Amino acid sequence: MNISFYKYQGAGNDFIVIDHREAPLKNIDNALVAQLCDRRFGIGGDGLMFLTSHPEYDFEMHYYNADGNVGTMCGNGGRCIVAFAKHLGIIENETNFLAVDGPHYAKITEEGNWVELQMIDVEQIANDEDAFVLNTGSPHYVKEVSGLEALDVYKHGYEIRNNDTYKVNGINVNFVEKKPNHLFVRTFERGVEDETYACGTGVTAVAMAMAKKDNRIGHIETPVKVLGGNLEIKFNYNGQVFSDVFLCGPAEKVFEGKIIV
Ligand SMILES: N[C@H](CCC[C@H](N)C(=O)O)C(=O)O
Repeated sequence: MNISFYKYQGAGNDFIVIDHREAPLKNIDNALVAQLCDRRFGIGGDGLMFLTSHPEYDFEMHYYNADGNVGTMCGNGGRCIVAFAKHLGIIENETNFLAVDGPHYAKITEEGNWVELQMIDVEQIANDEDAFVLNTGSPHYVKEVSGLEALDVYKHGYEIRNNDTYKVNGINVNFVEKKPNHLFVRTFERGVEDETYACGTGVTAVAMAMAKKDNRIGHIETPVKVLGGNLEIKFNYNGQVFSDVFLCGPAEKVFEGKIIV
């Protein structure tokens, strides 16, 4: 059986995307997802998403990490599946869709290449020594460092993700360095178990943690550079709650093909 797949990337976070409205894949098991995401034995991707229909929303997003496990929210994946829904003709430039962490509003600008995705409100930020821990749809650890270009993100990210506190449930580990006009962020992703080129829920968590650390209040826009490009995070912060949170960045179809199963 031939099943159409698409590859999308958002700031270098790359995903296999499948239109599953007619459920072409009968048995979705973790081993198959992991094999499709494998960069040598499969298509390759940081994750895989199925788009299905939903009675109350434009569509539903189902996200799997590259290791084959069902993931929590993926921000860049969310931006990519919005571009995919437009490609399929399900939506035009605005949408309300459902993901694992609830409903999301998104809008597409600049000829379809830039997607602004609303993320969940966040209220709680915990501390782990000098790092911050928060959930922006996925769990994140945020640590400010210097010399981030040269940091061994795999080594340090792996150690934190697998320490006694986080080993069982896992966590995504973000390192951030403040630059004059932006934040530079590198992320070790749970479920990929490696550094990725971008992590949308991660940069959202970083922007919030830095706003809290610097006691900033009001409407805050944070440009972020990641290994795969540029993202921007916008939110309102009243000192307690981060609301009207938007993750903004590119989302691009790069490839399409057939899976033979
Ligand atoms: N790359 C994703 C995060 C995927 C979440 C996953 N790594 C997990 O925690 O299950 C993003 O853009 O937000």
